[in-house]
Amino acid sequence: MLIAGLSPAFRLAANNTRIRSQLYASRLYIEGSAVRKMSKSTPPKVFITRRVPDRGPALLKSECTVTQWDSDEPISREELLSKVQGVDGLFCLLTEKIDAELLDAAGPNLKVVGTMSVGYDHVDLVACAERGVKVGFTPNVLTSAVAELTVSLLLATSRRLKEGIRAVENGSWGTWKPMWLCGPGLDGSTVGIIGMGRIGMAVARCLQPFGVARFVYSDFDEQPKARDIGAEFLPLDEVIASADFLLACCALTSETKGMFNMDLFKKMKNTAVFINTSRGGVVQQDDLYKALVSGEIAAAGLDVTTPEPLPTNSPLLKLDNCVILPHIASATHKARSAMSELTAKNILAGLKGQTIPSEITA
Ligand SMILES: O=C(O)C(=O)CO
Repeated sequence: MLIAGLSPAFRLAANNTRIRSQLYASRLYIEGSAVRKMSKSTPPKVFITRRVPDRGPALLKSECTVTQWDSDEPISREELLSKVQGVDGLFCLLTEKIDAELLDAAGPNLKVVGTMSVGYDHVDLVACAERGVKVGFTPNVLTSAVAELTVSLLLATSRRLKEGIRAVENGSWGTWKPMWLCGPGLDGSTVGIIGMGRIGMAVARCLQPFGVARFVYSDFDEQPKARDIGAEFLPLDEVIASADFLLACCALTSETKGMFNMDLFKKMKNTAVFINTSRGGVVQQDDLYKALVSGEIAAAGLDVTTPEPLPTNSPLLKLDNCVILPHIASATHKARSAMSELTAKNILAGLKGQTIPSEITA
């Protein structure tokens, strides 16, 4: 448990008439209060659902009373429902479901939820809007980290690193063999991207120097920025059929849920490699398994699965042509620290009734 009180900076700010009126407007300042009363007013309460990089909690502690789930493991739902009671702000992760039940357990003081993630499929935005609760998320600050990991996974999968490392470790390496552990290279290839948002674009830019011949993509609309790299906006089926590497970079929504199914895998080239760094829910995992075993596609690399963690008896883990990582795409020190800080800034702005730096609405 970590508790922090009202900061000296916050008290100093209350001496300034302009700031005082902002505080007043934002309900951080008790009605009719003067500077004298300010120090007696209760700072907003924020609950943080996990141990996170220090920048976010430190910022929050300078202005709020912070309570934190002091563990690297997730808080149980039951405990969460109890801890959120009466909070003004909630700092959560993608592992917590923010739904009507939780919002009601928090109660009417709750003004803002900040999720330390770019994905927000775990947050019921409509339920938040209905209760006047603002929602902040963390786009941009993790884009390069996720793009980097997507490229790593693509290379690890296509160049068969899992099999290679195993062979070295278990003694089956033998000698140099001309046909052993060959895989497709990026040079001259067609890369298909499903979801050409911030991350899709960043991945394409990272892949450019590898000599990719063609970038093709599918999205709701043409993305003007994609023209900078000459990426072609095509119907989904054309992207799927032409890609040597097919990358899922889309958000999980009702439209994308389970879209990577057998029907889609059958339309891919038998030599194609499928990579998913978005959400496990966009893939029908049983279909992916069958597609990998039957040779509908050549290989798959996943940073996200359903469920997470993937049970160790999952048949996917037995396959040589499937590389699975434990949802680490944004796991650079820089990205995680920036995510923590941005989450805190979103929460502070929401508490003060200011514009939330990265707000997501229904
Ligand atoms: O931010 C997200 O949505 C992730 O999946 C982890 O960084």
